[in-house]
Amino acid sequence: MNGTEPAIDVRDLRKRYGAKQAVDGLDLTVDTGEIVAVLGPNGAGKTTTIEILEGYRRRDEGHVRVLGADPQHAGRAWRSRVGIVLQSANDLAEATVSELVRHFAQYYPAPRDPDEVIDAVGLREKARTRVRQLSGGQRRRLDVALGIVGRPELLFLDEPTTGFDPEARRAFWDLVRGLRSDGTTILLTTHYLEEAEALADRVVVVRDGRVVAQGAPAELGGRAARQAVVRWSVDGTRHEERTETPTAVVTRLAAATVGGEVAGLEVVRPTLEDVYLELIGGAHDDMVEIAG
Ligand SMILES: Nc1ncnc2c1ncn2[C@@H]1O[C@H](COP(=O)(O)OP(=O)(O)OP(=O)(O)O)[C@@H](O)[C@H]1O
Repeated sequence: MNGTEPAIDVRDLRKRYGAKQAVDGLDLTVDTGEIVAVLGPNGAGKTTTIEILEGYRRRDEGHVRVLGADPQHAGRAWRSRVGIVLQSANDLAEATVSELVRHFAQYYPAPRDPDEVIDAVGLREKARTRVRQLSGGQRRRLDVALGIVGRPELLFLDEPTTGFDPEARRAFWDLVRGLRSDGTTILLTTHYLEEAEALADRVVVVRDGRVVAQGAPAELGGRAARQAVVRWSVDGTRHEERTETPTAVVTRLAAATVGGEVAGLEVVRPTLEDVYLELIGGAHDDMVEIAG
């Protein structure tokens, strides 16, 4: 692998389950050291895509390179460079947290210190607790510990903070930022817009198995989607204007208002969530039809 090759390079990926085209011409590039968040409604094809990139699912068509190899044919050495957060180690429920993290560390050539990893995910108090006695959120933190103990170059996180309380989520974000400063490349899926905003260098929105938009969290959707809305009242009637120059609009309004105080004045910028919902608009048509 040469230094300029992206960590992940996907072109025209396709995967069908029976009649369902789950992934339908998806393109994705993730550069080394980048954190990319994949967003999309339920059933958009996010997990299918990640499983193909992890080498756990075969694709029907498309070009896929992950750390310079095709995951479908990559061997043990490749696998040791990739961190995967599995959905929960049920069959190992009798082991303690500490035993399990130590056990997984053995599989890697240059693992992180298991105790440091347990600390980093906030499970120090639970190190001697059996896995089956952990809460759902604690189990998920253990999954994260097992994903990072091998010191992966590339980490896949599929909805990593589902079930976390707000404090645990903040602590997890700090952990991910620490991994980034160690140079780890991270691809994560999430349904939490604020998580994408807090962590991602780039957000990729997937709908119906393909990418419908991508960009830095503050730039997603382009200028039009990012326009501010100025709202005000005149004699009890609300008015609004979409604009890229809200200061100029407010100045104009103030100049035209007796006393200079504009009634009911608001300047609102769309949040990432507003832009996202606009981008996936209509993705839930099926649900609406069933409900109606
Ligand atoms: N093993 C499977 N067999 C048949 N259909 C599947 C299978 N796995 C996923 N699908 C279907 O493929 C589509 C994409 O599913 P996928 O799990 O990739 O979506 P997702 O974006 O990860 O959704 P979520 O946000 O709910 O996790 C869905 O319509 C799903 O029902």
